[in-house]
Amino acid sequence: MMGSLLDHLVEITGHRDHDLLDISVMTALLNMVGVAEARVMELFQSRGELFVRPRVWISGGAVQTVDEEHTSSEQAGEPIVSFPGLVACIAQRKNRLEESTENGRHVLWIPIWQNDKVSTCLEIAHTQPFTPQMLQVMEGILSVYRNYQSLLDYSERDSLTGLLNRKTFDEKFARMVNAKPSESVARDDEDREERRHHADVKSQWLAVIDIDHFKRVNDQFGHLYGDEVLILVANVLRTSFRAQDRVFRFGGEEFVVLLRSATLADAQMVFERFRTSIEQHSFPQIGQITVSIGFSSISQETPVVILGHADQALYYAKDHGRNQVCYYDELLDQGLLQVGKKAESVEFFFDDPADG
Ligand SMILES: Nc1nc2c(ncn2[C@@H]2O[C@H](COP(=O)(O)OP(=O)(O)OP(=O)(O)O)[C@@H](O)[C@H]2O)c(=O)[nH]1
Repeated sequence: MMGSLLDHLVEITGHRDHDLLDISVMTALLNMVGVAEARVMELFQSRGELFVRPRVWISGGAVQTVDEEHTSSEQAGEPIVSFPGLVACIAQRKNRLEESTENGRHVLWIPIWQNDKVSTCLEIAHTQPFTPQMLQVMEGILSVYRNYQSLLDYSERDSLTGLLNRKTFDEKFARMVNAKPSESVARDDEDREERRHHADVKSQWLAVIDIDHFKRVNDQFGHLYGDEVLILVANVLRTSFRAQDRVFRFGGEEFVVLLRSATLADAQMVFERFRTSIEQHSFPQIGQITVSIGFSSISQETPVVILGHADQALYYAKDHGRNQVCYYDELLDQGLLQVGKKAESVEFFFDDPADG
């Protein structure tokens, strides 16, 4: 028992990735406590409402994990109100709450508190009431999990806005681009031509968002106000996109959004909606600010090329009046941009094969 516990602890603490950490915790619960069903759930806000979605779960004696590229609508999230036990547990600021369901199952809700916030919780179900010994072993496993969770969050997020940081973007984006091509992604230029004529084809999009004349905010009001604007813009970003999308602070006053599974029209609509939300937001003391957005489709090109496309579109938007959304392919079609002209302002941290 002790040897096995230590093996699991070594396994849990060996990971630098949320998914792998979740998987090893689920495996430890399965093997050490013998729970039949358990899920690691993520809490997130989307368009002002709180949702819950499973990240990793035990089913049929095996650990399963969500396939981010092919998320079903159920995996994409359910409103938190569908889980009254969890809502009660969080409202009462408890570390765990046990409820028995109508069909005789016993469900344990375990929010992972970080300071006074919860972004992850566990749902553990059993056919019998949980014994004190089970609870004790689970508590041991979960203390290690809690500590590692906060260490990981610290390394993945930007400390000012709480958004995912540049390092996390580089990792996630490279993984997304290198993933097996899904049917919605064009495979070569011919497909790409084809896709342009099918406006309803779902694809992935990358947008680079930059606050206009941000230097003036700092110069006129000071850095503290500048920081406040960054935090407020990050909050608007958080509530403007869907659960399966990802928002990053890229550095300075630049943000990046990965939009999953959307048609070109959807992508245009959501980026435009975000631009308008910022334009209409009243920033304390400062008043109005605007953002420029450049976006491109996530094709089979390398990450550095895709990012370069979005960046070229962003700089086109900046050069042509700011406060607007520009789409790389459209600028290309209209002859307003040329292929291969690299935007000079972006630093690439990826390996560019073209550079040898
Ligand atoms: N307050 C604050 N300012 C930052 C931070 N990071 C970068 N900046 C500032 O952001 C400003 C960026 O300015 P520029 O890149 O010249 O661009 P801009 O003034 O936004 O103008 P355009 O992008 O051309 O519309 C600089 O003044 C930086 O000092 C930060 O974390 N906090």
